[in-house]
Amino acid sequence: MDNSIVKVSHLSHRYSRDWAIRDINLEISQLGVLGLLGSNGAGKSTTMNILCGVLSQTEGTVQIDGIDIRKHPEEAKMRIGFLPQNAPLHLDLTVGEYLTYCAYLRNIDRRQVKAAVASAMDKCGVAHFRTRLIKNLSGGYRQRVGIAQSIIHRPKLVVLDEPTNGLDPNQILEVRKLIKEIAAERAVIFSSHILSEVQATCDDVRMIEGGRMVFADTMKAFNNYILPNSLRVYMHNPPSMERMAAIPGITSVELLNDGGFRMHFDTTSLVSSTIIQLAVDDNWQLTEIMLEKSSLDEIFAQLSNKTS
Ligand SMILES: Nc1ncnc2c1ncn2[C@@H]1O[C@H](COP(=O)(O)OP(=O)(O)OP(=O)(O)O)[C@@H](O)[C@H]1O
Repeated sequence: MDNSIVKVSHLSHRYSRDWAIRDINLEISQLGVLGLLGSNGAGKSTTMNILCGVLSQTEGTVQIDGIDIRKHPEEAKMRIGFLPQNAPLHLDLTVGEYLTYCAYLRNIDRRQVKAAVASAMDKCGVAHFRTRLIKNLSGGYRQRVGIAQSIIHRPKLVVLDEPTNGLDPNQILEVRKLIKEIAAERAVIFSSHILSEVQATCDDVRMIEGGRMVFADTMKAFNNYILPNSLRVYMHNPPSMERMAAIPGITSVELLNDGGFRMHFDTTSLVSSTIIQLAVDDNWQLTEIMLEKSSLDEIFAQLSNKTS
């Protein structure tokens, strides 16, 4: 039996002539946080809007808990909570009033509204602000209220669009913690264009670039994939480029504008200790050696090339 919480198959969408997303496949059948990573314009919002039933796809299918969102939108949407990038808050309502309003919008039985509001407020740590106007809350607490509205109807899937954007470092840590707590009971999809945000929060990662899925695996596999594979090396008495290129594990060497060298290595070898040892033995007068981290743009480029 298919027990997927979300199943997206061959999803493609075009707004006009060009495809915004093409052949996106995604399946979630367990709790936890899945990160949707991609640069601006990659296709994250298009994918999430289709997933939440806000946009109707050109091709492909989306099933939420086995229900086709196009054929049975109301039933499918009952199982989804959504926090868009700009949280749909009513600033002149109190936290309690706003969440009560959301509970009614979500068609929660009148007799259960009070309990549903209390439970969402407790879960998101905003119960003590029940009577405070939303406009008088800090950014972090507003975001908590936004998350509370997304879980008020106890959905199986929660979709959060860049939920930590614009928060200060402490608020980011608190919201990340809350997201992980929420994900203990339901599947969460979390989109971001910030790699470290996804690394800190997600169990699995899907990367979209140019409308195509370029990576789909666990966060651990992703972190292994993006291990550095180049070193920057500075020496007062460098050997020839040929000598450097002949170091076991080094695949190529470039001369940098600042007089240093970039040495590419195959990721399996422990080449830095070899370089240090050779520098001592042959008096290269090593002054600096550092691993270069790939930027997100470079990772996107690497992954895109790999899949094209
Ligand atoms: N309403 C629209 N009409 C036409 N083109 C659109 C529309 N919305 C998005 N696009 C295009 O579709 C592509 C994917 O955009 P989308 O908003 O899904 O990307 P994104 O990854 O969410 O980016 P961002 O982080 O900037 O929101 C882009 O080329 C964008 O210009």
